[in-house]
Amino acid sequence: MKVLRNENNRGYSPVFDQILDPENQVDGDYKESFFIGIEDFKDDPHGDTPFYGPNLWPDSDVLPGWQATMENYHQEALRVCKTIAKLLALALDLEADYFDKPEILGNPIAVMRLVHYEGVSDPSKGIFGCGAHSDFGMMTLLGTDSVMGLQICKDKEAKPRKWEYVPSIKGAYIVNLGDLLERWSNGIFKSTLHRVLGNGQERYSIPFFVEPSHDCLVECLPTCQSENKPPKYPAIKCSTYLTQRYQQSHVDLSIYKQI
Ligand SMILES: O=C(O)CCC(=O)C(=O)O
Ligand SMILES: [Fe+2]
Repeated sequence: MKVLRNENNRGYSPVFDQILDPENQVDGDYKESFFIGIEDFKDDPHGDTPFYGPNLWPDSDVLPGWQATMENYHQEALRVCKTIAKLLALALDLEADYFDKPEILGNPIAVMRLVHYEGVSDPSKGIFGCGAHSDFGMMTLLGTDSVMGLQICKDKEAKPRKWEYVPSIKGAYIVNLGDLLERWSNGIFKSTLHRVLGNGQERYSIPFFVEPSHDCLVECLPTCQSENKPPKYPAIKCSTYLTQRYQQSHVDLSIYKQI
């Protein structure tokens, strides 16, 4: 298939391509999706930016105008996320534009994913639309349709976990905080643990994942540590962290070459 997901994580990702909670899932996620990211190469002198690269587009006679619509949505979603980042900065006692630096959201990794679910989930059998996880990066701007499916667990340490449905509100987005933000903020912001259950109806969602630049060193922010509260997490380069998380949760691309 011309647009099958490639090594830059662009294009079509089939059902079971990802498994987000292998401990509790028997199969992969019952979802198919399409990844669209940033193409810009201007800050890539060494080619060491695996999350930038050309997008894969279906032929324009198959879906006329689709590429322009998606590019426009990507641009606008990023603008919204940069505004939310200002609120996050203020909440952490940082200057409002703290995250606008070139190494952070000046050159972000921003991956938009168009997701389609079908089928009926059954947690007792380990079948999920999308297994329990928290998103990897800084924040996710999540657009959903009106079909219920998304659940969050407010207390990540609780055993057993208590899951609550998130109602979809027409015209509103859901914002999930990610694991890189939890690390940066030394746990002041907790990433949102969530999963998706299928109820037999088709369901569509558009998560827009925002991460800093490839080279950004994500280390405890100055305002989030003190003598009594030392950094809980070691510093890590954004691209190293994301690459690990993508590889751990996706099947190896070589399996598609054997088909
Ligand atoms: O479909 C949803 O509502 C959530 C999707 C999601 O959590 C993800 O793709 O990371
Ligand atoms: Fe997610």
